[in-house]
Amino acid sequence: MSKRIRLTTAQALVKFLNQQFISIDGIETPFVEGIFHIYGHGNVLGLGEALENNPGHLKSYQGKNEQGMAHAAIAFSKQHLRQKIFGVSASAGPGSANMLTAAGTAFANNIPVLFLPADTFATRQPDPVLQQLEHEHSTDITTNEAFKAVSKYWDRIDRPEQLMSALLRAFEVLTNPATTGPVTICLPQDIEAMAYDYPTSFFNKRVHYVDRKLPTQRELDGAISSITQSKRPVLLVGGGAKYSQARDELVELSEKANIPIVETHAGKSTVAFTHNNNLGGNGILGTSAANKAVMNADLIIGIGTRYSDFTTSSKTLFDFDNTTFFNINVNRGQAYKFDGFQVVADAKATLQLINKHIGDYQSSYAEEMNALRLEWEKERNRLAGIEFNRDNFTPEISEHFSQEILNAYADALKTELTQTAALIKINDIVDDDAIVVSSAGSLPGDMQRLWNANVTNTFHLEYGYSCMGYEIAGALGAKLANPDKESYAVVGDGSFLMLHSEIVTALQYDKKINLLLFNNSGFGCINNLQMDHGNGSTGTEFRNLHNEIMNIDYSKIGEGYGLKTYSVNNLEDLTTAMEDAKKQSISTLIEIKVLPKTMTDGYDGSWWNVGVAEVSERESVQRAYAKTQQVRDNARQY
Ligand SMILES: Cc1ncc(C[n+]2csc(CCOP(=O)(O)OP(=O)(O)O)c2C)c(N)n1
Ligand SMILES: O=C1C[C@@H](O)[C@H](O)[C@@H](O)C1=O
Ligand SMILES: [Mg+2]
Repeated sequence: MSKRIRLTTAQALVKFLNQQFISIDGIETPFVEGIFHIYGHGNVLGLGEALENNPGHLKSYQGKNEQGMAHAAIAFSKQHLRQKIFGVSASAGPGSANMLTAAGTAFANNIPVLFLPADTFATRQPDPVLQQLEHEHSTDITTNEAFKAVSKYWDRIDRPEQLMSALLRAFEVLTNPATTGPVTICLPQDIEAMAYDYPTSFFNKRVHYVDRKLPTQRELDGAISSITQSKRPVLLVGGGAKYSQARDELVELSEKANIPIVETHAGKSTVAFTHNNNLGGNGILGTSAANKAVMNADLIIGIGTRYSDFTTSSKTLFDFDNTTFFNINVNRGQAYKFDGFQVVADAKATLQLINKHIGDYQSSYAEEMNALRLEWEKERNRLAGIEFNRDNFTPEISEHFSQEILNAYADALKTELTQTAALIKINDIVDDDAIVVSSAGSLPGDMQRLWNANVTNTFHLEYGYSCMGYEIAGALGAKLANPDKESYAVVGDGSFLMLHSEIVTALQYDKKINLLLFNNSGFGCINNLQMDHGNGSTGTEFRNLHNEIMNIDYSKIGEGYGLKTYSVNNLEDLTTAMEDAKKQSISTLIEIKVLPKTMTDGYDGSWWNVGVAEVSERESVQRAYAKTQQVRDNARQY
């Protein structure tokens, strides 16, 4: 009989987590950094006991909101390029349900996180327990069934010995770049605390090897011939390229064959913007330069991209009749997109081989890339210099608010600052190696267009789920991953209101984060979307019952938490605050009061397919519907 050790299920889980390692390019590191937790009766006596008494190398952090702490875990893993994770533990019922949104966020972004929701009694003896749902048709369903929809692997441990097969599957999924994402292991509170004689071999050190999958000869030949037959190829860099750390190979190919680079939200900052061939973010929120290149391409080399609607402008950005696709992706399903030539392999390894075999192929771009970049630079400078005036101001998002309404905002918020000018100024001031985190609202659009990321892996956008409330927790996760760098949350007032409680966690554990809070008193981007499609402005501005624009003092809120705070309404004060914030050792909040409608607008190619009302009493909505329908008719259908 093999040697055994008697442990509770939770103790066995903690012991196992300590023994998981990942090996990439010959470098072996522990895979699990620690556990974020909010204890309740469902986990404090099981997992809580195990972590208190024998945590091993696992670090424990007390979260403040389950969604927030799980967002921090996502950001930590994303910033670590998926090579290190956190587990997140919540109590049964509402605590676990609070993590569902974050599991969706991890899923949409393919980020590994180990979700450990507590569950109701497996023995069902004290049925129904507090926070248990009593279904009429089944006693087998708990809140945690909902995680099935947002997990790459889901399991429930109804007996202690099930833990073994569950964890082996879980860690295969978590460490496999083709399938990685959130994994959920539900832990009924009685089973967490129940003991079992586990074979000691289960706790041996396990190394998960992430070998770089090479393309086959057929794939490589096809890739080379796709490129050499094209005249105007474009390298479309997605998150997969960043996670594969393919920067050097992308630069080499781009330089030697003279191929422009464009980036998705997840791919941005794989190659720094300082590189002359980098034309920036593309798609709905793209730069004029990137979109022009893509629209005129005859080959898109999609590297680690899911081709989301924001990347493809809802399948309208490419000249589908004249453009072919060749996709490098570790995930076969992703490589199939747009009937592309499929290379199911690691991005870095594939690009290395392409570079070796491409010969002296040259695209036909000549000076064009430089011209596109210069044109964009000029446009960006224009956006940096936009100044409000009270007489005849035309904001970037024009024809929505009258001068009178804009003046009312200027009065209520006591500001004349425009969002584009503020964001570009911030870009000028932050350290090149600082990490900027954003996810929802109008800011991801401005970031995708305007933010020049000068150092690899400093641009951290969660734009798979675009989950409001990710930003601040995300800045904490990024700080935990890169403790020596400044970490900034670029967050709208709406997102701030939705979720900011991990501020307290950052203060508690002395992890400095900086919040750049853009206060435009409303759900600005949704207001734009609504008004762009012929509607009024109902429900998206922050106005009270008397229709007065609300002016919330966010810097006071930050002060209450113990942050060093600033409130600014002009570029000079913004500069002073940013410089001062850098000198602080505690976390900071800069409230930046900006006027609505002063974010960037779209450039050619940035159309978004959204559900416009087919019938309406409003003529403006009817017109918007007709216009939408026209573009829809020309969009690629699959
Ligand atoms: C959790 C969540 N709820 C709702 C949405 C839909 N949504 C996207 S942006 C937005 C408003 C964002 O407002 P704010 O953060 O102030 O940014 P702004 O657009 O004003 O810059 C809403 C409601 C979302 N993305 N995430
Ligand atoms: O509905 C949305 C509109 C986008 O502009 C925004 O960035 C995103 O957060 C969203 O959910
Ligand atoms: Mg807002």
